[in-house]
Amino acid sequence: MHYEKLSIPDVVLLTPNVFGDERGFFMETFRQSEFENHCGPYQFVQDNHSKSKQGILRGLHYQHQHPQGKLVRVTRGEVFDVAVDMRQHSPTFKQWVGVRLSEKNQHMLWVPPGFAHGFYVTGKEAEFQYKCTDYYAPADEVCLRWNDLTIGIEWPLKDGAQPQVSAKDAKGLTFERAPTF
Ligand SMILES: Cc1cn([C@H]2C[C@H](O)[C@@H](COP(=O)(O)OP(=O)(O)O[C@H]3O[C@H](C)C(=O)[C@H](O)[C@H]3O)O2)c(=O)[nH]c1=O
Repeated sequence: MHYEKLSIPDVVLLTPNVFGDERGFFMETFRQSEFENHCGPYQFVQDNHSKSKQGILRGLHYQHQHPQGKLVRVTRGEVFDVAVDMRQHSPTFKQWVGVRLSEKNQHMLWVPPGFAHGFYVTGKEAEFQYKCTDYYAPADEVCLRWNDLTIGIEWPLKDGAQPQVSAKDAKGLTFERAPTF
């Protein structure tokens, strides 16, 4: 597995070693010891799996009192995945980083606790699977507006069209109103 710190150094891109043969492929997708060395002493307690159609945008979400670290990957299709630093004492506070995760590149992204997270489906569809360092706490969830002007995420929207978001995400908070860490 290759680990690469991105422009927000606590956000790490993981690239697994893929072993292909005439049957298909094999890859290790997680090793606790390696992960701790490169990303920190985190343990995962919940796995999630969602499927989304092209043009869907999920997020930006985070839990405030029970923040979740997320190790995310795409097992079918492609997404543009974004993490926003919501930690007010961080040198990269308010900054965002985005990467394309796909079935093809097999990339994974470590999004630490303290970040808002979301993704936009750039392929025909996307199956999104991820590990979380804390349990789902719906009452604790915060939704940051995907197109907040302060953060200014440059989503690769298809033909500049508006993404399809849930009713909840359409009512996301502006950055000024969103709680920070
Ligand atoms: C997140 C979650 C949801 N649910 C239930 C609640 C709803 O009945 C249904 C859909 O939930 P929601 O619309 O919040 O799902 P997403 O929009 O994919 O939310 C996720 O999207 C962004 C990208 C994230 O980073 C978070 O992991 C998460 O907030 O699943 C659960 O039962 N457990 C869970 O952990």
